[in-house]
Amino acid sequence: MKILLTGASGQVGHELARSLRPLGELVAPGHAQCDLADLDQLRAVLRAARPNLIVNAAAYTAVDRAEGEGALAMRINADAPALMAQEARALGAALLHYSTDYVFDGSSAAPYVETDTPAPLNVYGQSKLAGEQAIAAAGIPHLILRTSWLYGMHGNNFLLTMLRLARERPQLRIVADQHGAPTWSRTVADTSAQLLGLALAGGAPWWQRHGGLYHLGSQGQTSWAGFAEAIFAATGTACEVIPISAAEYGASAPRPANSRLNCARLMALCGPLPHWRAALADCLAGASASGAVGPE
Ligand SMILES: NC(=O)C1=CN([C@@H]2O[C@H](COP(=O)(O)OP(=O)(O)OC[C@H]3O[C@@H](n4cnc5c(N)ncnc54)[C@H](OP(=O)(O)O)[C@@H]3O)[C@@H](O)[C@H]2O)C=CC1
Ligand SMILES: Cc1cn([C@H]2C[C@H](O)[C@@H](COP(=O)(O)OP(=O)(O)O[C@H]3O[C@@H](C)C(=O)[C@@H](O)[C@H]3O)O2)c(=O)[nH]c1=O
Ligand SMILES: [Mg+2]
Repeated sequence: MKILLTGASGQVGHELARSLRPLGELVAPGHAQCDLADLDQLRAVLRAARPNLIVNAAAYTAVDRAEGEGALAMRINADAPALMAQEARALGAALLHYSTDYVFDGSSAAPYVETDTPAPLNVYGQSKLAGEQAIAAAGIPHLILRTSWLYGMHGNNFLLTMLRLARERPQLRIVADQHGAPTWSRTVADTSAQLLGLALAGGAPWWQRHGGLYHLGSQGQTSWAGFAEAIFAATGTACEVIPISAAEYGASAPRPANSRLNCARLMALCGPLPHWRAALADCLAGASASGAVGPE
């Protein structure tokens, strides 16, 4: 089993580089060796490596910047995954890909299920939806895992942003009218490895029966302001959270008010996913044991 992993320097990819290792031989070309914006280079890398499984954790994830870089976001988030699917078909390989809560417009009152109709509000969400659709149309064994509000001690994310800003300011104005489940990147990577373990044991019949689209996020829900408060409480950080509306914050990309994902389909296969507060505590406990965070 040869696995090709993209995006190994990102939040999820960093965790996958560890969690996928027991499953086979892992090759993880970086951005410079395998640029998803360069489709000729991507094709050449895939043809040279001849993996049995492609795990695509690379993406264009700068949500606000994407509003002004639509063509680049589409190439990386849609055209590159489409090419991966095409090459996977030629190689007889499977493809594991990630997508986002931002494919939805957030107007539903309930957590979203996989069969709900996507209607992205922003360019990033549009590009991610186009990537999903290209993979689903390719007729290859695949998994598309939609997750939300990722954080961890590695990479660019809301947890690290809050800890940094709290060192600079006594108060932070944080959006309180967008709701979702903060998800630890390690939860995504470990659950991905668990699913792939089942797939490798089950072979083609497993992919036919269980392949496709899954929602994968923490259980429970909060707002960004609630998440910030939990981060400060858990780390003993003295910073006041002032709840504001998304309209007051005025980000360039609109974001869904409801980002909640119903993960029942995945939990039926893999067992319960952690509550977001429990996962946050686990993440911070590991960081504090390593001296990365803690009260000053
Ligand atoms: N972050 C989040 O909150 C959420 C993310 N997702 C999805 O989860 C997946 C993983 O996201 P996450 O780990 O947060 O992403 P990160 O932004 O942390 O990392 C992105 C990775 O992609 C690489 N990358 C970016 N552009 C290119 C390129 N042109 N060619 C090759 N590699 C590239 C980066 O490498 P380098 O840094 O070297 O450029 C990095 O390794 C993505 O599909 C994302 O859409 C879904 C929901 C929430
Ligand atoms: C830094 C900051 C952000 N915010 C708000 C803006 C926004 O509504 C919300 C989150 O902002 P961020 O830019 O950290 O997060 P954002 O880039 O929107 O995060 C998204 O990333 C992509 C990749 C996804 O797929 C999504 O699931 C989601 O995690 O918090 C504040 O209210 N105050 C602040 O000081
Ligand atoms: Mg962001």
